[in-house]
Amino acid sequence: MAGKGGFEERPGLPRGLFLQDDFISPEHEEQLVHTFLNELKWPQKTNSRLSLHYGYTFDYKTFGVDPDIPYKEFPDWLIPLIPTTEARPPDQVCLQYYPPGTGIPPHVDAHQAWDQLYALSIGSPTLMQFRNGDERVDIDLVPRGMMKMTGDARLHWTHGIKKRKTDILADGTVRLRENRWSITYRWIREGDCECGNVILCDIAQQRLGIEKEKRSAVKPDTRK
Ligand SMILES: O=C(O)CCC(=O)C(=O)O
Ligand SMILES: [Fe+2]
Repeated sequence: MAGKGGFEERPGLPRGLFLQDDFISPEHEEQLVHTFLNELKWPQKTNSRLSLHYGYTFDYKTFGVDPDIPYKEFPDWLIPLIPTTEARPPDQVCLQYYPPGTGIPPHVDAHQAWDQLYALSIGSPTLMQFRNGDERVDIDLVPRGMMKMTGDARLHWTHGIKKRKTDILADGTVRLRENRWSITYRWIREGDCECGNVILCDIAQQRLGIEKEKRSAVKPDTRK
């Protein structure tokens, strides 16, 4: 059943990154794709990543909760997909559609606003790159897999998906990207982040008096 543990921290991956294959069944995935294609009202933009928000709305200016948009109850299709492995349901859920060739720039989700993160992949597999200084780790995000980012993977590594139409796998295979959707789950952080990472942590940077615009070469979050 969805959400009942089963997370693995695999060797060679950033510490604190957990993956669970088959969080949902292929039949469930097919139903979801049908819902996404036929029942949801998406923003009208072509060839770019599209987002729909549930619970609190993500604010692309502050990268925290948008204070002007009222809380939206989770729709029926989303309820069975809510992870049950945390003490409470997530506060913010974002469904994103990635047409082939699109991605998401390397970023860390704002430390001040959010605690741990989960992301469920649906549709086409894609490579997500984690970076920490000069280190690069490519993770294959397989359909129906749930990823959980905590600790180092969440705070000290950026993650991003390159804008490209194909991925080259470790064995040299060239894999075509097709439609992909992801559901990102965020929990509001209680208290301040104490990780002290002056390159990636918005709290550490604020404490040093670094202005938002000048905070780092790798922007903590560059998703506008
Ligand atoms: O598409 C994904 O799997 C993750 C997206 C992501 O990093 C985010 O929404 O912050
Ligand atoms: Fe992210």
